[in-house]
Amino acid sequence: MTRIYDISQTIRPGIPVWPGDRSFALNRTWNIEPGCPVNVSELVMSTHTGSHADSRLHFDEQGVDCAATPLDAYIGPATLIDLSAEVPSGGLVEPRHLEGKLPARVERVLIKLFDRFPHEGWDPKFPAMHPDSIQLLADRGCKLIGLDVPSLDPQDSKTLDAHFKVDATGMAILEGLVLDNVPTGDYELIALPLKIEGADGSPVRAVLRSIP
Ligand SMILES: N[C@@H](CC(=O)c1ccccc1NC=O)C(=O)O
Ligand SMILES: [Zn+2]
Ligand SMILES: [Zn+2]
Repeated sequence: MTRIYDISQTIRPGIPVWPGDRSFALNRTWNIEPGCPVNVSELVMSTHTGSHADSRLHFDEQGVDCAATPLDAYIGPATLIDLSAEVPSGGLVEPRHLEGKLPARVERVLIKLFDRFPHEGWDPKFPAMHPDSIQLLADRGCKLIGLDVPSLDPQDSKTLDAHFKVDATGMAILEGLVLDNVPTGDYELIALPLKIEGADGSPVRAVLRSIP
């Protein structure tokens, strides 16, 4: 039997967001009451809330938005590896961390970096990716990288070296995935960004389906 692992954060009031970014709110526009048969709400949120995809527009003014982002990278075989014991807080994933854990060819890689996902707070020292590791993934045929941490680059990065390396190699990006409670190994990933014109990122409902 196939099993579905939900690897999405629950989007909710108080969900941790990038320091200074808009906090999440769900506001009722209409309530069920005499004369009104429905509840309807508006969403207020950053495009980088929770488990999300970055479009190229996030770090390249000429890059495509979410509506124009090709979807093939976001559906298909994915390998989950766990580097949470290898890469320290504030550290970078280096090629030596990946070499022993990766198959020779890999289409999509999900990397667990948090020991336990910080659902209730923001960890400013989250580990991130060395750009050479992005190149190594690209050399092995990788078209999507997914992380549990909120960004490929460290929080204080002004140069976004890993993001730009991803751009140069044509990879897709998922961030803020919840990779606790999923065994390492091979799955089918499904995590589609919403078709929002002008959006530099989009929340996704990310799932891993076990391979029968
Ligand atoms: N690079 C991060 C997000 C990011 O950098 C960010 C997100 C929201 C508000 C400000 C941000 N960066 C500011 O320098 C990401 O890829 O999601
Ligand atoms: Zn992002
Ligand atoms: Zn990013």
